[in-house]
Order: sequence, then structure tokens, then C-alpha cells
Amino acid sequence: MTNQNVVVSDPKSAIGMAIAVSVSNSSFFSPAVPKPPTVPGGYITISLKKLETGGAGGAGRVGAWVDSMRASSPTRIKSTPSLSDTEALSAWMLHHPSALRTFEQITNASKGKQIVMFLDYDGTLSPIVEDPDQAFMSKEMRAAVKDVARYFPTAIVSGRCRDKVYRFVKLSELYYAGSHGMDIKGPAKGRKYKKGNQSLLCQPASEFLPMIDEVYKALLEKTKSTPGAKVENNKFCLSVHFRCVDEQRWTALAEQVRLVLNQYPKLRLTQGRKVLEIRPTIKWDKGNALEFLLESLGYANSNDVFPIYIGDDRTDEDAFKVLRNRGQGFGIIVSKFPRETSASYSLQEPTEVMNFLRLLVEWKRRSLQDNILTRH
Ligand SMILES: O=P(O)(O)OC[C@H]1O[C@H](O[C@H]2O[C@H](CO)[C@@H](O)[C@H](O)[C@H]2O)[C@H](O)[C@@H](O)[C@@H]1O
Repeated sequence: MTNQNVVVSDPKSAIGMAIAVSVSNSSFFSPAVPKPPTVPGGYITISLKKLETGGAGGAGRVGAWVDSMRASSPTRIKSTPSLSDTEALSAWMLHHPSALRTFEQITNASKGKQIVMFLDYDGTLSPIVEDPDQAFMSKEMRAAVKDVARYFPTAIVSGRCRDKVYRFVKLSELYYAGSHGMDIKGPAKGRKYKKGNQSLLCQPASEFLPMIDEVYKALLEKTKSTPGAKVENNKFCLSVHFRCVDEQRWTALAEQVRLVLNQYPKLRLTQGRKVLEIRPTIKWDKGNALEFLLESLGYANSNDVFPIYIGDDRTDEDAFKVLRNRGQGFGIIVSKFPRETSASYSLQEPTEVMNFLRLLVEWKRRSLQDNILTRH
């Protein structure tokens, strides 16, 4: 196996991006090295932009982080939702209908096109749990994802470190984009989508590794006195977990994070589900990862592709937006609550995701059989 490094400069961030292309005989990536695509506009939504670090911080900013984190992860589901909750959910679902109920509409729209499946991990393939190290996916879900990958190119796109998410998923036939898309690797086991002899490794934030390690150690030290706080090293980004911290202490913990980050203007901060995430200020997110993978598969300017992205987190919105802007395929948000989203459809929880994946496989098998029958 040989490695080539291609450096592509990003004029907006003035940061060089190194793409290492490993040549092997086991991948189904296209031999052409696609340039990381440029997405117009910023890499985060307007509301998140206000929350960026990269400069002076303050009490208002910390409050905004905490509010935003609360909003993106409702604390608990009421056993008996009020009438207004139910009405709000029904109204929201008019605009984001269940992908299970509208399954036929979805498959009709994909006819004649190659479906490419993108799956977030936490909260999408595995239920949200208190300990991030125990977020296992079920055997049934693994089997459903494996089946999907037999018929459609399939990628896992996660905020987790790529190796860690691979240890949870354990399927070598998939593409993996870890660290919110900043660490992309093609499948170790190539099959029918194989287009050449090259596999590809894209790590646009590699120069940040020493800085991320340094900040990881600083955050471990700073947060060790907060009961329940956990700092997770996701290689090109870090997560500070609030889930097991008493809500009374959230503002103080966010302030500790801010104090550390004030020393590192080249890092920025986003929120997920009871988590603050620290990452490089390069213009690269899950949306860029999706475009990069489509381009690698040879679908950069194609009308024959139908990407489906399923995710539950704010960071998945970057990918939903890319699909909306391309006018191709669609996003499915996993949520039990009305949420502002660029996704077109919804599913309520990971078991519904599994049912959707199973339906897709059944539909594909049936259409392949029908094709055989009509030919004979
Ligand atoms: O992009 P994802 O695959 O959804 O990863 C986003 C973050 O997911 C994990 O945290 C979340 O799930 C944990 C386990 O269920 C939960 O304890 C935590 O509160 C959630 O925020 C992961 O631990 C993070 O590193 C990821 O960035």
C-alpha cells in the first residue's frame, strides 16, 4: 500500500488541507482524487455563529451555549404529553412527515437513481445513553445496516473518533467519516461499487492534532472537579459531556470550557445533545463530508444519485442543508420533538430508523426480483 499526500489550500481559512490517498486493492472509491468541495457560505448556521469561540468570550456567550444545549436535547419525555405538545408535534409532522408512513413517496422519488445512504451514529443507530462508552448498537440494527450496504453505498458520519465508531458498528464494508467528517476512510472490504484500486483517507484537519491533544489535557484538568463531567477525545475534535452533570453546574462547566478555549482562537465550539464540541475553525463539517463522499463515488455532478442522510443532532443539519441546496435526495431527522430542521422527513427513534432501513432493503429486493421476472 502506498500513500500520496495532496495539499489543497482553502482560500477562506488559509489552512492547508492534506488528503492522503492510500492505494490498495480493497476499496470502491473512484481513482480520481476529488478536491474537497467548497460549500457557499459559512460552515454553521446563523444561530450557531453567535456561539462561536475564536475570540473574546463572556458570560452572555456561556449562557447562550447552555441555553442552546438545553434546547437541542430536551431533558426528559413526559409520560403524558399535554394537548399542546401533541398538537405542536402533529403540526411539525405536517412539514416533516414520518419516513415510514411516506415510504412509497420516498422510493418513487428515488426511481432510476442510485441511493447512497448516510447514517449518523449516536441517537440514530444507537439509543442515547448516559455513558458514551456504552452506546452500543443492537445486533438487529447491525444486521439492518449490513443489508442496506449490500444494495447501496453506505457511510457512517459521526462526531466520534473514526476508530471508536468503527468499534461500535463493526462493519468493514462501510465508509466511515469520524470527527464530524474530518476523518474519512473508504471501506476495508470493497464489493460491487468498486471503481478502482484506490482507497482514500481524507483528513483536512491533521495539522490540528497537537493542538487538540493539548486542549484535551487542559480540559481534563479544568473539569476534573465537576462531578459527572466527561471529556472525550475524538481525535480531530473533543466532546465535553454535560449529561451526568447536575444542571445547576452547567453554566460553571461551560465557563471552564470557555476559559480554556479563549487561549485557542483556531478552535471553535458547537453544541450537541448535552455536549459541547470543540473543533478546528476549518470550513469542514458533516455536509462537506457528504459532498466529498458523493464526489468520490463519482456523483459530483450527476442527476442519477439519491442521497439519504439520517441523523438526530444539530451537527447533522449541515448535511441536511447540503441536500436541500443540491435538490437531491433528502434528510431524515430522528426526533420525538418538533425541531427546527432542514430535513424533509422524520423518524422518532433508532428502532424506527431500523424499520426504515429494513423496508428499503425489502423494496430493493422486490424491485430486483420484478426486473428479473419481466426480463424472462
Ligand atoms: O455524530 P454522532 O454520531 O451523533 O456523535 C455526536 C456525539 O455523540 C456522542 O454523544 C452523544 O451520545 C452519548 C451516548 O448516547 C450521550 O451520552 C451524549 O450525551 C450525547 O451527546 C459522543 O459521545 C460524542 O463524542 C459525539 O460527538
